[in-house]
Amino acid sequence: MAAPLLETRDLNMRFGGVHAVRNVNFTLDEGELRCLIGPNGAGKSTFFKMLTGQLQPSQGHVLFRGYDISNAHAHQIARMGIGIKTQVPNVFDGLSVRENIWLSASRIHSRERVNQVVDEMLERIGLTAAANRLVGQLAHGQRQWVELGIVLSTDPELILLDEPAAGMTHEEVNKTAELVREINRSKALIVVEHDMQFIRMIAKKVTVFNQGSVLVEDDVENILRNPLVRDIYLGKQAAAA
Ligand SMILES: Nc1ncnc2c1ncn2[C@@H]1O[C@H](COP(=O)(O)OP(=O)(O)OP(=O)(O)O)[C@@H](O)[C@H]1O
Repeated sequence: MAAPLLETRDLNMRFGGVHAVRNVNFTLDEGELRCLIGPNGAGKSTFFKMLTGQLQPSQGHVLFRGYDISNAHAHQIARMGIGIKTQVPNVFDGLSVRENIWLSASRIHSRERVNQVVDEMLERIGLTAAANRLVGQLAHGQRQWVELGIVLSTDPELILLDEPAAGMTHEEVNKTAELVREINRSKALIVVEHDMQFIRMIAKKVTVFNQGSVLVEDDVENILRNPLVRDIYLGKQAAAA
């Protein structure tokens, strides 16, 4: 059997008295798309931060392509091929869409190739017509796609998306789902999201976090039917909708 792309072994994170992530053993295969769901404070963002080197685990290990990256710095992990799109877009508002993508693409592509890569990326994220607009003037959804383009331009093998559909209109959510499915034709992704409509559009296998631990992992249809998941999470989602 092929080695997993990403693996965590007994991963733990403590913030003083708060045990935010508890003994998480998680495996992601090459090319897989996994969704992480769970109530607020379940530890999803903390888990992501340990995968990208923003936080070093209190205990346990993160392995990427078999290499132990538990204590690696964020820039080393990014260079190894893990990219993250955070909840708050990490974009330059005073630069155009093209300039934002160019800055990212030029880090790994040669001068001869970078303009072509940028044009292809603009097409891929659906922003060719908005290429010369300042990012600060774009709608919320478009800003999110710019950040996705920035992450994709560095050609990571694994892309982490933290609530990519948050605050989007129905139409923007549909387009983002389409984009995520397209990305998954060539890359592995882990997506944290509360929007269950969005999860339904993209998900195959889902991991449910609760109180820092993995509660259950299953295909999306089984997760939606799971009484425990409905009780701790989905019921509350429905009530809040
Ligand atoms: N830097 C920190 N210092 C102290 N406690 C923290 C810190 N970061 C997170 N926590 C705590 O760790 C727990 C897990 O938080 P985390 O943000 O990972 O949850 P989450 O599942 O991402 O929640 P949400 O869905 O609301 O984003 C919470 O109790 C949170 O208050």
